[in-house]
Amino acid sequence: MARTLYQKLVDTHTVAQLDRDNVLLFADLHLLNEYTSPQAFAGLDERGLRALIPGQNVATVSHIIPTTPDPLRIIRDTDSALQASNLKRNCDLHHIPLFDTNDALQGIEHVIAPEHGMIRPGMVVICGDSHTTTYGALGALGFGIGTTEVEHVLATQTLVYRLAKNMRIRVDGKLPNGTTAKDLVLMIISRIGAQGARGFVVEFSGTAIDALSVEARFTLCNMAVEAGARGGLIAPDQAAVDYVMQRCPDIAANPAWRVAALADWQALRSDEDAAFDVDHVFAAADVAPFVTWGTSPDQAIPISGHIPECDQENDAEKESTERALRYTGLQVGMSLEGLSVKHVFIGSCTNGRIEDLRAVIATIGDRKVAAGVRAMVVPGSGAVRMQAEQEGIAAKLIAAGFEWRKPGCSMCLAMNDDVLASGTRCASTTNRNFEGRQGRGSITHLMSPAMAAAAAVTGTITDVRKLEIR
Ligand SMILES: CC(C)[C@H](C(=O)O)[C@@H](O)C(=O)O
Ligand code: SF4
Repeated sequence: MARTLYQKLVDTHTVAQLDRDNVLLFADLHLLNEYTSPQAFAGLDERGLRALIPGQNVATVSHIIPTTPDPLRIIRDTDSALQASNLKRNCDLHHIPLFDTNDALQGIEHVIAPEHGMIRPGMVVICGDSHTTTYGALGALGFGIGTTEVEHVLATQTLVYRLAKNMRIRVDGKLPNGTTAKDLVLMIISRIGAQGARGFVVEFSGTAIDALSVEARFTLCNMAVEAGARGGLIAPDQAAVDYVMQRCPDIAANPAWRVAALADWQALRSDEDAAFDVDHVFAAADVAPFVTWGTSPDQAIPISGHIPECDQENDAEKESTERALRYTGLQVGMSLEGLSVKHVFIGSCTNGRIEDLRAVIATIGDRKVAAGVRAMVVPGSGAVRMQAEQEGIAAKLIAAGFEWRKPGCSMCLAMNDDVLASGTRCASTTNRNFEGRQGRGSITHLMSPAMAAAAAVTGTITDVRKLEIR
């Protein structure tokens, strides 16, 4: 029977079919962070269990780590410090490799795992974090789980997994100048809704997807979860294979392994006549720089657009729109262009990679951060940070007035000291604009790195296409 890429990934990892809707799924890799693992380890301790296959687990400190220049990266908040020291203790006890606070390569899990060659096409990757969907960019099935499930995966390297339905999102054509994968995904989410892919694993395909760099594909699959998807996949092509081979020298250098890997990876695509439960088609030409106006990632409009009237007949939608607008201090009919921002945040597992930082530099040219604006760049990992320093990106950012920080989640969700003051409006390259996400009362506008860079140098939300190149 013809199968989708998703079905193939599930089939190769099914240990047992539990019932019609559930399988026991094997995890090739389980990623852990300090935030969703403590109770899971405590649960194992209570039962006298140890991680079953420690080498197929990797941990990092990401959410609570300070990003200030302090080389020791000392965590002052006692609860957070305890989370980090617990993770260290637990990883030592269970022999799980850890990117600890003082590790030069530490970073956000979804940035470090691919860059170290840990993610390869055909894998199942699980993590107690919703943005694990990122790995679909390499043809790996990644998804987030809760802390009780983390315990189960540690103990058995498997998970009771409810099967998802198949959705295909096809995007053909060429993304217009000044637009990126971030704009594309914001457009898709604004069209299908924050719950539009709920219960589905989405496969992205089409000529516009083929043309995306691997890092741009990470951005796209990372945000699939913001449409409610349980996974986002892209069939691995030559670009994905090259990306992985460059990071897996042991496979690349061993002829037998390389041939076997390439044969496996080539089969990782949906069969011609595979059936999808839902199909969506979008034109790349319709993408413009997108910016969110509300408190849900689907409340996004093109920069040239206006905040839309909601469906007046739908009480729930009316109430949530009114609430969102009250929170963001905006009104129906308003344009976002020219709206002043006091803060700019560039980073996160969505847009904290080297290509994102290159886009920032290309946008700002010789401009400086506008007076009265605080702009912060937080690379997604130590490796990204080092590369940006080698390429001269860091020096340019600092000269332009940006704060150049150490890696971590930082102001994506403000679990460390990088917290916005109430009422502060922020242009942000992150993935969630929920109420209070970047600090109580803070207002988040999601956008691409180039758009955030344009906001930093102008002090207002600006159409990057109108910014003269210099
Ligand atoms: C803290 C963690 C559980 C959470 C997630 O699952 O996504 C966080 O990373 C986020 O982005 O909101
Ligand atoms: S960067 Fe943001 S979205 Fe990504 S894992 Fe950290 S908190 Fe979650």
